[in-house]
Amino acid sequence: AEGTKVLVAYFSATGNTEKAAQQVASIVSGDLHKIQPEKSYTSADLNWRDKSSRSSVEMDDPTSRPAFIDDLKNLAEYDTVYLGFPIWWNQAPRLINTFLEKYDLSGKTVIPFATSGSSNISNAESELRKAYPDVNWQKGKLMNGATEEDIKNWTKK
Ligand SMILES: Cc1cc2nc3c(=O)[nH]c(=O)nc-3n(C[C@H](O)[C@H](O)[C@H](O)COP(=O)(O)O)c2cc1C
Repeated sequence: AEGTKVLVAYFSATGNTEKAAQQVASIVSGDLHKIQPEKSYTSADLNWRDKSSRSSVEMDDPTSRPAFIDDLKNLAEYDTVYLGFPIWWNQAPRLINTFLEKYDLSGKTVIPFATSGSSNISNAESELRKAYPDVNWQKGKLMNGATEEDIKNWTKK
């Protein structure tokens, strides 16, 4: 039926957000969807110390929209979407913008979650709210070290 299922969509370059997404999906009985770039990120691409690395160049350009594999099916069936990503330069990776501009999540409940080295999710969250105001954004969560108990408490609200 229309809008009865929960989707857990995530991007993860090095596996941390993927683990968190798997935990969330199992707790909320959601369908997991991996957001995959057309060209996966190599460790050289992810080197934030290198100003000319792919991730640096993308994050330095707010209009960058790296291509992704457009294979999400049946979006209409989902009313609630958990959206996971790593924090890059205190923001969501540009690939998340590509995703949000390809799939219309207007009116759906979207709950962001992230993993990071230490940054919190608030800047990434507020940037997404500003850029996509028609989405029904709910408070997000940084999942660094989150236990099953933490996630259960968070997803209840
Ligand atoms: C290009 C790049 C930029 C990053 N920027 C930040 C940052 O601003 N703050 C932070 O705490 N961690 C930062 N990190 C660390 C990642 O957020 C962290 O390792 C995350 O858990 C990676 O998730 P993943 O394994 O799902 O890709 C950055 C990592 C990369 C590769």
